[in-house]
Amino acid sequence: MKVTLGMRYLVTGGAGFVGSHVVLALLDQGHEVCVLDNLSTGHRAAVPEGVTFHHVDLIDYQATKNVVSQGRWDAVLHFAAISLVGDSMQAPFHYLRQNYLTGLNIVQACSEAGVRKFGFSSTAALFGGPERPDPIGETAEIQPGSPYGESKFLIERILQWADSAYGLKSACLRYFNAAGSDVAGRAGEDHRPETHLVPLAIDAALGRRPALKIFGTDYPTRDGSCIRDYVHVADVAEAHICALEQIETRSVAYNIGNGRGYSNFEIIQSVERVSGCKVPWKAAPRRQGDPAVLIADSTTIQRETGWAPKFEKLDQIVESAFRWRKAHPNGYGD
Ligand SMILES: NC(=O)c1ccc[n+]([C@@H]2O[C@H](COP(=O)([O-])OP(=O)(O)OC[C@H]3O[C@@H](n4cnc5c(N)ncnc54)[C@H](O)[C@@H]3O)[C@@H](O)[C@H]2O)c1
Ligand SMILES: O=c1ccn([C@@H]2O[C@H](COP(=O)(O)OP(=O)(O)O[C@H]3O[C@H](CO)[C@H](O)[C@H](O)[C@H]3O)[C@@H](O)[C@H]2O)c(=O)[nH]1
Repeated sequence: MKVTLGMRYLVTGGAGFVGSHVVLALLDQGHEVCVLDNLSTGHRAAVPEGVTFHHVDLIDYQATKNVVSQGRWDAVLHFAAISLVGDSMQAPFHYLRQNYLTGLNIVQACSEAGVRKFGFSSTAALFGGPERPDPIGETAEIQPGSPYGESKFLIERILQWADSAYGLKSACLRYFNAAGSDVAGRAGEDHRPETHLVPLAIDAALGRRPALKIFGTDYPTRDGSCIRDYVHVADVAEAHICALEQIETRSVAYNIGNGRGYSNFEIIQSVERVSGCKVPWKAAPRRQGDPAVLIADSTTIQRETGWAPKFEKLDQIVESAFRWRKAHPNGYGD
Protein backbone atom coordinates (compact mmCIF):
# COMPACT_ATOMS: atom_id res chain seq x y z
CA MET A 1 0.00 0.00 0.00
CA LYS A 2 1.29 3.44 -0.91
CA VAL A 3 1.31 5.92 2.00
CA THR A 4 0.74 9.61 1.29
CA LEU A 5 1.57 11.97 4.17
CA GLY A 6 -0.18 15.08 5.35
CA MET A 7 -3.69 14.66 3.98
CA ARG A 8 -6.75 16.31 5.57
CA TYR A 9 -9.75 14.18 6.53
CA LEU A 10 -13.17 14.97 7.95
CA VAL A 11 -14.68 12.01 9.83
CA THR A 12 -18.38 12.01 10.76
CA GLY A 13 -19.13 9.69 13.67
CA GLY A 14 -15.45 9.78 14.65
CA ALA A 15 -16.38 9.59 18.35
CA GLY A 16 -18.01 6.19 17.80
CA PHE A 17 -16.60 2.67 17.77
CA VAL A 18 -15.50 2.22 14.15
CA GLY A 19 -14.93 5.93 13.46
CA SER A 20 -12.56 6.39 16.42
CA HIS A 21 -10.41 3.49 15.21
CA VAL A 22 -10.26 4.98 11.72
CA VAL A 23 -9.24 8.33 13.23
CA LEU A 24 -6.34 6.58 15.02
CA ALA A 25 -5.28 4.81 11.81
CA LEU A 26 -5.24 8.13 9.91
CA LEU A 27 -3.28 9.89 12.68
CA ASP A 28 -0.81 6.99 12.78
CA GLN A 29 -0.14 7.66 9.10
CA GLY A 30 0.60 11.33 9.74
CA HIS A 31 -2.65 12.82 8.48
CA GLU A 32 -4.69 15.71 9.87
CA VAL A 33 -8.15 14.69 11.09
CA CYS A 34 -11.29 16.58 12.12
CA VAL A 35 -14.27 14.86 13.71
CA LEU A 36 -17.91 15.87 13.33
CA ASP A 37 -20.19 14.10 15.82
CA ASN A 38 -23.32 14.81 17.85
CA LEU A 39 -22.19 12.43 20.65
CA SER A 40 -25.56 10.65 20.57
CA THR A 41 -23.81 7.27 20.86
CA GLY A 42 -20.15 8.32 20.68
CA HIS A 43 -17.83 9.66 23.35
CA ARG A 44 -15.84 12.88 23.46
CA ALA A 45 -13.08 10.92 25.24
CA ALA A 46 -12.78 8.63 22.22
CA VAL A 47 -11.51 11.55 20.12
CA PRO A 48 -7.74 11.85 20.59
CA GLU A 49 -6.03 15.07 21.55
CA GLY A 50 -4.95 17.13 18.58
CA VAL A 51 -8.07 16.31 16.61
CA THR A 52 -10.43 19.23 15.98
CA PHE A 53 -13.89 18.31 17.21
CA HIS A 54 -17.14 19.77 15.85
CA HIS A 55 -20.17 19.01 18.03
CA VAL A 56 -22.69 19.06 15.19
CA ASP A 57 -25.79 17.07 14.30
CA LEU A 58 -25.84 16.08 10.63
CA ILE A 59 -29.59 16.58 10.54
CA ASP A 60 -28.77 20.33 10.60
CA TYR A 61 -27.78 21.01 6.99
CA GLN A 62 -26.45 24.52 7.55
CA ALA A 63 -24.22 23.46 10.47
CA THR A 64 -22.96 20.49 8.43
CA LYS A 65 -22.25 22.72 5.43
CA ASN A 66 -20.35 25.18 7.65
CA VAL A 67 -17.98 22.44 8.80
CA VAL A 68 -17.54 20.92 5.35
CA SER A 69 -16.83 24.37 3.88
CA GLN A 70 -13.92 24.91 6.30
CA GLY A 71 -11.04 24.36 3.92
CA ARG A 72 -10.03 21.63 1.55
CA TRP A 73 -10.63 17.98 2.50
CA ASP A 74 -8.73 15.24 0.74
CA ALA A 75 -11.61 12.97 1.73
CA VAL A 76 -14.66 12.85 3.95
CA LEU A 77 -15.50 9.62 5.77
CA HIS A 78 -19.08 9.10 6.93
CA PHE A 79 -19.63 6.77 9.90
CA ALA A 80 -22.39 8.64 11.72
CA ALA A 81 -25.66 6.71 11.76
CA ILE A 82 -28.14 4.93 13.93
CA SER A 83 -27.28 1.32 13.33
CA LEU A 84 -29.13 -1.33 15.31
CA VAL A 85 -30.84 -3.92 13.14
CA GLY A 86 -33.33 -4.98 15.84
CA ASP A 87 -34.28 -1.39 16.79
CA SER A 88 -34.87 -0.53 13.16
CA MET A 89 -37.57 -3.22 12.95
CA GLN A 90 -39.40 -1.45 15.81
CA ALA A 91 -38.89 2.10 14.46
CA PRO A 92 -38.65 1.74 10.68
CA PHE A 93 -39.57 5.31 9.69
CA HIS A 94 -37.25 6.84 12.27
CA TYR A 95 -34.35 4.78 10.89
CA LEU A 96 -35.18 5.47 7.26
CA ARG A 97 -35.64 9.20 7.82
CA GLN A 98 -32.68 9.73 10.12
CA ASN A 99 -30.06 7.83 8.13
CA TYR A 100 -31.34 9.02 4.77
CA LEU A 101 -31.53 12.72 5.68
CA THR A 102 -28.21 12.83 7.54
CA GLY A 103 -26.59 10.94 4.64
CA LEU A 104 -28.16 13.29 2.11
CA ASN A 105 -26.96 16.33 4.07
CA ILE A 106 -23.34 15.28 4.27
CA VAL A 107 -23.21 14.10 0.65
CA GLN A 108 -24.85 17.31 -0.61
CA ALA A 109 -22.53 19.48 1.49
CA CYS A 110 -19.50 17.58 0.17
CA SER A 111 -20.70 17.73 -3.45
CA GLU A 112 -21.30 21.47 -3.28
CA ALA A 113 -17.97 22.12 -1.56
CA GLY A 114 -16.11 20.26 -4.31
CA VAL A 115 -14.91 17.36 -2.11
CA ARG A 116 -13.51 14.69 -4.44
CA LYS A 117 -13.51 11.53 -2.29
CA PHE A 118 -16.05 10.07 0.12
CA GLY A 119 -15.84 6.93 2.25
CA PHE A 120 -19.11 5.44 3.48
CA SER A 121 -19.87 2.83 6.16
CA SER A 122 -22.32 0.59 4.42
CA THR A 123 -23.25 -2.81 5.77
CA ALA A 124 -23.77 -6.52 5.26
CA ALA A 125 -27.38 -5.81 6.20
CA LEU A 126 -27.87 -4.96 2.50
CA PHE A 127 -27.96 -8.70 1.96
CA GLY A 128 -30.75 -9.67 4.31
CA GLY A 129 -33.11 -11.45 1.96
CA PRO A 130 -34.05 -15.10 2.22
CA GLU A 131 -31.75 -16.24 -0.61
CA ARG A 132 -28.12 -15.35 0.03
CA PRO A 133 -24.99 -16.81 -1.52
CA ASP A 134 -22.40 -18.04 0.96
CA PRO A 135 -20.02 -16.23 0.98
CA ILE A 136 -21.61 -12.96 -0.20
CA GLY A 137 -19.80 -11.05 -2.94
CA GLU A 138 -20.55 -7.59 -4.31
CA THR A 139 -22.70 -8.99 -7.13
CA ALA A 140 -25.13 -10.68 -4.73
CA GLU A 141 -28.68 -9.39 -4.94
CA ILE A 142 -29.28 -6.37 -2.70
CA GLN A 143 -32.30 -7.14 -0.58
CA PRO A 144 -32.15 -5.42 2.80
CA GLY A 145 -33.80 -7.46 5.55
CA SER A 146 -34.32 -4.45 7.83
CA PRO A 147 -35.08 -0.71 7.59
CA TYR A 148 -31.51 -0.15 8.83
CA GLY A 149 -30.11 -2.06 5.84
CA GLU A 150 -32.51 -0.25 3.52
CA SER A 151 -31.42 3.16 4.85
CA LYS A 152 -27.79 2.31 4.09
CA PHE A 153 -28.69 1.24 0.56
CA LEU A 154 -30.48 4.55 0.02
CA ILE A 155 -27.24 6.37 0.86
CA GLU A 156 -25.34 4.20 -1.61
CA ARG A 157 -27.89 5.39 -4.21
CA ILE A 158 -27.41 9.05 -3.19
CA LEU A 159 -23.68 8.57 -3.72
CA GLN A 160 -24.22 7.24 -7.25
CA TRP A 161 -26.07 10.46 -8.12
CA ALA A 162 -23.39 12.58 -6.43
CA ASP A 163 -20.82 10.90 -8.68
CA SER A 164 -22.78 11.41 -11.88
CA ALA A 165 -23.79 15.00 -11.08
CA TYR A 166 -20.72 16.30 -9.19
CA GLY A 167 -17.96 13.75 -9.84
CA LEU A 168 -17.79 12.87 -6.11
CA LYS A 169 -16.04 9.50 -6.05
CA SER A 170 -17.07 7.18 -3.25
CA ALA A 171 -16.07 3.92 -1.59
CA CYS A 172 -19.04 2.14 -0.03
CA LEU A 173 -17.59 -0.36 2.42
CA ARG A 174 -20.14 -2.98 3.37
CA TYR A 175 -18.62 -4.37 6.44
CA PHE A 176 -19.89 -7.39 8.20
CA ASN A 177 -19.43 -7.55 12.02
CA ALA A 178 -16.75 -5.14 13.18
CA ALA A 179 -15.29 -6.24 16.52
CA GLY A 180 -12.13 -6.06 18.63
CA SER A 181 -10.23 -3.02 19.86
CA ASP A 182 -7.15 -0.99 19.01
CA VAL A 183 -4.23 -3.36 19.62
CA ALA A 184 -2.30 -0.62 21.45
CA GLY A 185 -5.27 -0.23 23.82
CA ARG A 186 -6.01 3.39 22.85
CA ALA A 187 -9.68 2.81 21.93
CA GLY A 188 -12.40 0.24 22.33
CA GLU A 189 -16.10 -0.55 21.95
CA ASP A 190 -18.50 1.28 24.29
CA HIS A 191 -22.06 1.39 22.94
CA ARG A 192 -24.76 2.44 25.40
CA PRO A 193 -26.77 0.42 25.73
CA GLU A 194 -24.44 -2.27 24.44
CA THR A 195 -26.24 -4.62 22.04
CA HIS A 196 -23.34 -6.31 20.26
CA LEU A 197 -22.56 -9.94 20.90
CA VAL A 198 -18.80 -9.83 21.56
CA PRO A 199 -18.79 -7.11 24.27
CA LEU A 200 -21.92 -8.57 25.86
CA ALA A 201 -20.38 -12.06 26.02
CA ILE A 202 -17.20 -10.58 27.54
CA ASP A 203 -19.18 -8.68 30.18
CA ALA A 204 -21.13 -11.85 31.02
CA ALA A 205 -17.82 -13.72 31.43
CA LEU A 206 -16.53 -10.98 33.74
CA GLY A 207 -19.69 -11.21 35.85
CA ARG A 208 -20.69 -7.66 34.94
CA ARG A 209 -24.02 -8.71 33.44
CA PRO A 210 -26.55 -11.46 33.95
CA ALA A 211 -26.64 -14.43 31.57
CA LEU A 212 -26.18 -13.58 27.90
CA LYS A 213 -29.35 -14.10 25.89
CA ILE A 214 -28.84 -16.05 22.68
CA PHE A 215 -31.43 -14.78 20.22
CA GLY A 216 -32.64 -17.87 18.38
CA THR A 217 -31.35 -21.41 18.79
CA ASP A 218 -33.46 -22.91 15.98
CA TYR A 219 -31.82 -21.38 12.90
CA PRO A 220 -30.89 -23.77 10.07
CA THR A 221 -27.18 -23.60 11.01
CA ARG A 222 -24.68 -26.11 12.44
CA ASP A 223 -25.66 -25.41 16.06
CA GLY A 224 -28.98 -23.54 15.66
CA SER A 225 -27.56 -20.05 16.35
CA CYS A 226 -26.87 -17.28 13.80
CA ILE A 227 -23.54 -17.16 11.99
CA ARG A 228 -21.65 -13.90 11.40
CA ASP A 229 -18.33 -12.86 9.88
CA TYR A 230 -16.29 -10.95 12.50
CA VAL A 231 -13.65 -8.57 11.19
CA HIS A 232 -11.20 -6.71 13.41
CA VAL A 233 -11.98 -2.99 13.65
CA ALA A 234 -8.31 -2.20 12.86
CA ASP A 235 -8.67 -4.19 9.62
CA VAL A 236 -11.86 -2.25 8.85
CA ALA A 237 -9.91 0.98 9.40
CA GLU A 238 -7.15 -0.16 7.06
CA ALA A 239 -9.74 -1.10 4.43
CA HIS A 240 -10.93 2.54 4.37
CA ILE A 241 -7.44 3.83 3.77
CA CYS A 242 -6.83 1.28 0.98
CA ALA A 243 -10.21 1.96 -0.65
CA LEU A 244 -9.75 5.74 -0.67
CA GLU A 245 -6.59 5.30 -2.72
CA GLN A 246 -8.61 3.40 -5.33
CA ILE A 247 -11.17 6.08 -6.08
CA GLU A 248 -9.24 8.69 -8.04
CA THR A 249 -11.36 8.06 -11.13
CA ARG A 250 -14.23 5.73 -10.17
CA SER A 251 -16.53 4.87 -7.31
CA VAL A 252 -16.40 1.42 -5.73
CA ALA A 253 -18.38 -0.82 -3.37
CA TYR A 254 -16.53 -3.49 -1.43
CA ASN A 255 -17.62 -6.19 1.00
CA ILE A 256 -15.35 -6.29 4.07
CA GLY A 257 -15.02 -9.39 6.19
CA ASN A 258 -12.75 -12.28 7.06
CA GLY A 259 -14.55 -14.79 4.85
CA ARG A 260 -15.21 -17.09 7.79
CA GLY A 261 -18.42 -17.43 9.77
CA TYR A 262 -18.73 -18.10 13.50
CA SER A 263 -21.93 -19.02 15.26
CA ASN A 264 -23.10 -17.21 18.36
CA PHE A 265 -22.18 -20.28 20.42
CA GLU A 266 -18.69 -20.26 18.87
CA ILE A 267 -18.32 -16.64 20.05
CA ILE A 268 -19.16 -17.80 23.56
CA GLN A 269 -16.50 -20.53 23.29
CA SER A 270 -13.91 -18.04 22.08
CA VAL A 271 -14.67 -15.65 24.97
CA GLU A 272 -14.33 -18.58 27.38
CA ARG A 273 -10.91 -19.53 25.90
CA VAL A 274 -9.63 -15.95 26.00
CA SER A 275 -11.00 -15.01 29.44
CA GLY A 276 -10.65 -18.35 31.20
CA CYS A 277 -14.19 -17.76 32.55
CA LYS A 278 -17.53 -19.39 31.76
CA VAL A 279 -20.06 -17.31 29.85
CA PRO A 280 -23.47 -17.84 31.42
CA TRP A 281 -26.16 -17.85 28.70
CA LYS A 282 -29.80 -18.64 28.14
CA ALA A 283 -31.89 -19.23 25.04
CA ALA A 284 -34.14 -16.34 23.94
CA PRO A 285 -36.50 -15.83 20.98
CA ARG A 286 -35.11 -14.80 17.60
CA ARG A 287 -34.40 -11.07 17.13
CA GLN A 288 -36.49 -9.66 14.30
CA GLY A 289 -34.50 -8.71 11.21
CA ASP A 290 -31.59 -11.11 11.87
CA PRO A 291 -30.54 -13.19 8.85
CA ALA A 292 -29.34 -16.70 9.78
CA VAL A 293 -25.94 -16.47 8.08
CA LEU A 294 -23.82 -13.54 6.81
CA ILE A 295 -20.32 -14.34 5.52
CA ALA A 296 -18.34 -11.97 3.30
CA ASP A 297 -16.51 -12.62 0.08
CA SER A 298 -13.92 -9.81 0.27
CA THR A 299 -11.78 -10.91 -2.64
CA THR A 300 -12.61 -7.80 -4.71
CA ILE A 301 -11.00 -5.32 -2.30
CA GLN A 302 -8.11 -7.74 -1.80
CA ARG A 303 -7.51 -8.03 -5.55
CA GLU A 304 -7.99 -4.34 -6.37
CA THR A 305 -6.22 -2.70 -3.40
CA GLY A 306 -4.01 -5.34 -1.77
CA TRP A 307 -5.97 -5.05 1.52
CA ALA A 308 -6.02 -8.23 3.58
CA PRO A 309 -7.16 -8.77 7.15
CA LYS A 310 -4.21 -8.91 9.57
CA PHE A 311 -6.29 -10.34 12.44
CA GLU A 312 -7.95 -13.34 10.86
CA LYS A 313 -8.22 -15.52 13.93
CA LEU A 314 -11.40 -15.11 15.97
CA ASP A 315 -9.49 -15.40 19.27
CA GLN A 316 -7.21 -12.50 18.25
CA ILE A 317 -10.25 -10.30 17.69
CA VAL A 318 -11.92 -11.38 20.92
CA GLU A 319 -8.66 -11.04 22.88
CA SER A 320 -8.22 -7.37 21.90
CA ALA A 321 -11.84 -6.64 22.83
CA PHE A 322 -11.42 -8.50 26.14
CA ARG A 323 -8.26 -6.60 27.06
CA TRP A 324 -9.91 -3.19 26.54
CA ARG A 325 -13.15 -4.02 28.33
CA LYS A 326 -11.34 -5.59 31.26
CA ALA A 327 -9.12 -2.51 31.60
CA HIS A 328 -12.06 -0.09 31.19
CA PRO A 329 -14.97 -1.36 33.31
CA ASN A 330 -16.75 1.97 32.72
CA GLY A 331 -15.78 2.23 29.07
CA TYR A 332 -15.02 5.85 28.24
CA GLY A 333 -16.46 6.93 31.59
CA ASP A 334 -19.52 9.07 32.18
N1 LIG B 1 -20.28 -1.99 14.27
C1 LIG B 1 -20.46 -2.79 13.23
O1 LIG B 1 -20.26 -4.01 13.30
C2 LIG B 1 -20.89 -2.22 11.90
C3 LIG B 1 -21.08 -3.11 10.82
C4 LIG B 1 -21.45 -2.57 9.58
C5 LIG B 1 -21.64 -1.22 9.43
N2 LIG B 1 -21.49 -0.39 10.50
C6 LIG B 1 -21.70 1.05 10.31
O2 LIG B 1 -20.51 1.71 10.77
C7 LIG B 1 -20.83 2.98 11.31
C8 LIG B 1 -20.24 3.09 12.71
O3 LIG B 1 -20.75 2.07 13.53
P1 LIG B 1 -20.35 2.04 15.06
O4 LIG B 1 -20.55 0.66 15.55
O5 LIG B 1 -19.03 2.69 15.20
O6 LIG B 1 -21.49 2.98 15.67
P2 LIG B 1 -21.38 4.05 16.85
O7 LIG B 1 -22.78 4.26 17.31
O8 LIG B 1 -20.35 3.64 17.84
O9 LIG B 1 -20.85 5.34 16.11
C9 LIG B 1 -21.69 6.23 15.42
C10 LIG B 1 -21.22 7.65 15.70
O10 LIG B 1 -22.00 8.57 14.95
C11 LIG B 1 -22.45 9.63 15.79
N3 LIG B 1 -23.72 10.10 15.23
C12 LIG B 1 -24.88 9.40 15.12
N4 LIG B 1 -25.83 10.18 14.56
C13 LIG B 1 -25.25 11.38 14.31
C14 LIG B 1 -25.74 12.60 13.75
N5 LIG B 1 -27.02 12.74 13.35
N6 LIG B 1 -24.88 13.64 13.62
C15 LIG B 1 -23.59 13.53 14.04
N7 LIG B 1 -23.10 12.40 14.59
C16 LIG B 1 -23.92 11.35 14.74
C17 LIG B 1 -22.58 9.00 17.17
O11 LIG B 1 -22.54 9.92 18.23
C18 LIG B 1 -21.37 8.05 17.17
O12 LIG B 1 -20.22 8.70 17.63
C19 LIG B 1 -22.35 3.09 11.29
O13 LIG B 1 -22.71 3.83 10.15
C20 LIG B 1 -22.81 1.64 11.15
O14 LIG B 1 -24.04 1.57 10.49
C21 LIG B 1 -21.12 -0.86 11.73
O1 LIG C 1 -27.43 -10.18 23.33
C1 LIG C 1 -27.26 -10.61 22.17
C2 LIG C 1 -26.75 -9.80 21.11
C3 LIG C 1 -26.61 -10.35 19.87
N1 LIG C 1 -26.95 -11.65 19.65
C4 LIG C 1 -26.80 -12.24 18.31
O2 LIG C 1 -25.46 -12.08 17.90
C5 LIG C 1 -25.37 -11.91 16.48
C6 LIG C 1 -24.61 -10.65 16.18
O3 LIG C 1 -25.40 -9.55 16.64
P1 LIG C 1 -24.81 -8.07 16.84
O4 LIG C 1 -25.91 -7.27 17.43
O5 LIG C 1 -23.51 -8.16 17.56
O6 LIG C 1 -24.47 -7.59 15.37
P2 LIG C 1 -25.43 -7.55 14.10
O7 LIG C 1 -25.05 -8.71 13.23
O8 LIG C 1 -26.85 -7.41 14.44
O9 LIG C 1 -25.07 -6.14 13.47
C7 LIG C 1 -23.78 -5.72 13.05
O10 LIG C 1 -23.58 -6.04 11.72
C8 LIG C 1 -24.62 -5.59 10.89
C9 LIG C 1 -24.27 -6.06 9.52
O11 LIG C 1 -24.78 -7.34 9.37
C10 LIG C 1 -24.86 -4.09 10.99
O12 LIG C 1 -24.15 -3.33 10.08
C11 LIG C 1 -24.76 -3.54 12.39
O13 LIG C 1 -24.50 -2.13 12.38
C12 LIG C 1 -23.70 -4.19 13.19
O14 LIG C 1 -23.86 -3.84 14.53
C13 LIG C 1 -26.83 -11.90 15.99
O15 LIG C 1 -27.18 -13.20 15.59
C14 LIG C 1 -27.64 -11.54 17.24
O16 LIG C 1 -28.95 -12.03 17.24
C15 LIG C 1 -27.44 -12.45 20.66
O17 LIG C 1 -27.76 -13.62 20.46
N2 LIG C 1 -27.58 -11.90 21.90
